[in-house]
Amino acid sequence: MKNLNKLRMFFSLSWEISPSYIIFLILSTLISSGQIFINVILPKYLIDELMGSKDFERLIILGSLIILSNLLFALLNNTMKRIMEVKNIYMNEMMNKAMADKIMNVEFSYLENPYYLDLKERAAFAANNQAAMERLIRDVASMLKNIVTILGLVTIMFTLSWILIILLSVVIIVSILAYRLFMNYQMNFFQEIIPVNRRYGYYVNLCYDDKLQKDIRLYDMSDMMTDKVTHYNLEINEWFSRYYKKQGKFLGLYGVLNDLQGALAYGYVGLRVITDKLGPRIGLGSFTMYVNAAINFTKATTELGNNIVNVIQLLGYLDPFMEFMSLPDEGQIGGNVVFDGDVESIEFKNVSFKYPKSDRLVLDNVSFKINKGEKISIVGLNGAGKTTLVKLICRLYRPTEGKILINGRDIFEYEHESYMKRIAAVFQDYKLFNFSIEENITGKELNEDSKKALNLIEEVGLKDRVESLPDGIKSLLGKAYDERGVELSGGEQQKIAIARALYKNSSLVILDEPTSALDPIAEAEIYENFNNLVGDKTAFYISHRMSSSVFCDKILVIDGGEVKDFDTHENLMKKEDSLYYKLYNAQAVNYQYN
Ligand SMILES: Nc1ncnc2c1ncn2[C@@H]1O[C@H](COP(=O)(O)OP(=O)(O)OP(=O)(O)O)[C@@H](O)[C@H]1O
Repeated sequence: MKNLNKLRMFFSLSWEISPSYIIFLILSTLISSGQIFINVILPKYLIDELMGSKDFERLIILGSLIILSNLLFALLNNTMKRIMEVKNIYMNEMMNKAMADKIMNVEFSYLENPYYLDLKERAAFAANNQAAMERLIRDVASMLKNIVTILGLVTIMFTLSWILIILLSVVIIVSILAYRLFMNYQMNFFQEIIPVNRRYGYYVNLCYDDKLQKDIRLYDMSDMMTDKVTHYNLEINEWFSRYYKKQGKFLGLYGVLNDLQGALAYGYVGLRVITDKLGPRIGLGSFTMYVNAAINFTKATTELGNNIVNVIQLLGYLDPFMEFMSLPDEGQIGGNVVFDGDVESIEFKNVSFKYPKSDRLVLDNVSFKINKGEKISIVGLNGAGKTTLVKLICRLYRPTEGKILINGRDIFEYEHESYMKRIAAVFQDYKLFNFSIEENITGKELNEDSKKALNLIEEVGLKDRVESLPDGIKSLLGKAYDERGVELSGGEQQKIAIARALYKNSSLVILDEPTSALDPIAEAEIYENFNNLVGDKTAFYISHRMSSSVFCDKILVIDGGEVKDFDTHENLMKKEDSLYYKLYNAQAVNYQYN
């Protein structure tokens, strides 16, 4: 039942993606069964006619019927095969797209949880490396075809005797059991080899990655890399050599059992032609029909058994995929309250937080409140919990305890899309894409507001640089897929990331180390301009450059996950034993001449 449920879920996903695919699948199944029947039944009449009255006209009609029906079925089968080949590729791509959509929409916390990260890897592995989806669909189609074929052939064979059906069934069952044993071995093999493959893939990708080549050269790591690749390559080869030995033995046994089925069919039906000891004697026409029926029955039954084993095995492969696809989307979490208007206030009420699968409190009973338009600097030592705090505001995680209120309401009561529209953030590990500068800033291919993007480019101090590019704001970032793409410096990229955050029509801006790559002049300009840039938006600003705090209304000092202070720069500088005072002076001292 569990497998049936999985199968149902898989096919409803397939139906959602392409109903015509399922319809064509059933049609192609019926057509290939049809051809088998024609070739089992019609030759009997032709041979009976040849052995009996030899009526020329009837012989011509029967012969033509066999040829024409085969031509027609061959045409239909080939057409269907071509259609299904194209559709299979489409389905595979769409399943991959479904997975990509899921990754982009799933509740974010899953993507930093080791269990779900592994699940994602296994799901992608099953989908891509084993072609499991395509094989599952093909096997289910083949299952349908074989069921229809077997039902028809059993009806024909029953008119001769049930003994042959029993004899064949016994050998078939042995074949299926052997097949199942081998498939189990194969499934375990491919599961066990995943970690080895993953490590091998990791090192191969390191060798390919152009971004790592500087470090590899500078630290003379190429020998170590190739040694690792060779090591895992040899390990994989050993695994596969064991696998192919087992496969050879299995294929040998399988071949013998297949021949035995043929021998039984010819032997039993042949005996019925030459003797009446097992039942009434039959003619040559019937001999052809029954042998054909028995051989096709054997083929269809063995195939059906194999299909069932394959489907069960493939459902096992696809388990991670199904599990991943059924995780809740971000859009599904949160309430229905549409976030209208601006952020008027943000309040942390006794918020504590542990990362998934961790027992350590990263934030401990954090409480503070800020109002609309305030610029807040968050400072603290490495690992204090600053980024975690702003991730919670972005709803990337739920607090373990306590609540975050915006405009007096728990942030999880807001409907997801309208909430996310109100927030813009530049994280330390922000990413730009190989799109145009404009697309990176606006996040859209069409209907972007170019004027606004250009204004922001000017405000973050990138106007001259962008104007000097051959395609201006339309220039592609990076050369990944276009030679005309431009490579920007780290600081220039950071400015684009800031422009992207400011382009968004949000009323809360979060900047986590946004100036770490900027030169001192650019940094000073951003600070001076900061209030201009951010305007009347509420802003959180995380930086280890203490001078940035001076421009903020208040400073939130975090130490070991706790709020140590929450006050203005002036007031905090009066507390000489405070962490803030120490941090500020530790840096200020380096800027004093003599
Ligand atoms: N995804 C995660 N899973 C588990 N622990 C995490 C995760 N992200 C961060 N941590 C841990 O939480 C703690 C706080 O990290 P956080 O990034 O919030 O610190 P931070 O104050 O921003 O540090 P920094 O100044 O170095 O950027 C750290 O000890 C870190 O190891």
